Amino acid sequence: MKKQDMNRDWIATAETLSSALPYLQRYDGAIVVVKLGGHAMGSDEAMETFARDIVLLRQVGVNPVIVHGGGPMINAMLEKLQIKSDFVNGKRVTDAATMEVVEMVLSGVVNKRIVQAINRQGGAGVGLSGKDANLITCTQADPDLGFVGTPSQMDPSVLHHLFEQDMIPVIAPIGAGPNGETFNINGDTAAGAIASALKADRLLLLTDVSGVKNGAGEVVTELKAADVEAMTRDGVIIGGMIPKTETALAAVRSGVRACTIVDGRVPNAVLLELFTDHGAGSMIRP
Ligand SMILES: Nc1ncnc2c1ncn2[C@@H]1O[C@H](COP(=O)(O)OP(=O)(O)O)[C@@H](O)[C@H]1O
Ligand SMILES: CC(=O)N[C@@H](CCC(=O)OP(=O)(O)O)C(=O)O
Repeated sequence: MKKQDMNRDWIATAETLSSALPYLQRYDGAIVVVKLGGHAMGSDEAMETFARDIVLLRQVGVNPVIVHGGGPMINAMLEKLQIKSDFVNGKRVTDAATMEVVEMVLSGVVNKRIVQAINRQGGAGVGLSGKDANLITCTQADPDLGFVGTPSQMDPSVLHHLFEQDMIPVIAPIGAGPNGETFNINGDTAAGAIASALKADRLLLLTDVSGVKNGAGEVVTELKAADVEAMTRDGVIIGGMIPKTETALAAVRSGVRACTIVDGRVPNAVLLELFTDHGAGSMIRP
């Protein structure tokens, strides 16, 4: 490389670093909850980039918490086992047989894939579900949905212990019921409950669209409660976007400083959202 090119590269790097500095100071010690949706979990390469970003966050003093989904992976396993599955307003109707598959896929395959990716990047990922150390206790959300849970009691102390040890929690959205039941929690709902219990600084919901779209298909970069309510009423926010916007609103109302719905397919989506002025996706405000 020519000396002139090297200088240019060096100047670009220095500019990038100095523009990131105020953000690094702002996020030092911050708790950032990142929900990685099943649709946003791409190739091994995309998972590697995601894991590298998360490990970098930890290295610069942020406490990242990963909460994951895995809807498409559950669908694939249910199909293999020839178990039919339906969704109502973005939530899976979950009978006892479905619940077993959900727990196997989420706490097993999906959780460990993320943990392993983080560890391969030099982090210390620890896989949990809401059952571990009583992190999430649930009640039944709606009898028509079967074993779908609504978080009713949270004990995030295990997460604080992991932060102290420089570890990165990776959480499957499964909860325990008061009578020994196992509940399936929508990934967005679980992420919101964890962010609220931790009084997180940021909640990022990573998905497979560039943000919340209006009736004309354009991404709305900032939404208030009234916008979400109107867009849901008008059938513009449907399916899997319903639990996301519900979660985002509940989180900011309960003290999480900001919540953004972000396109997880974009390389370095987490870093772009946290460390640039323009951010990415749709920010939800109370
Ligand atoms: N108004 C909207 N704007 C953007 N996406 C929407 C909207 N309404 C519904 N969706 C759907 O929500 C999906 C994201 O939810 P979901 O499939 O549950 O993703 P994830 O697996 O990331 O949780 C998008 O792929 C899109 O099809
Ligand atoms: C109750 C409910 O719907 N649970 C979800 C849990 C996984 C999830 O939320 O996955 P995504 O984030 O990839 O959509 C399900 O069974 O699919």
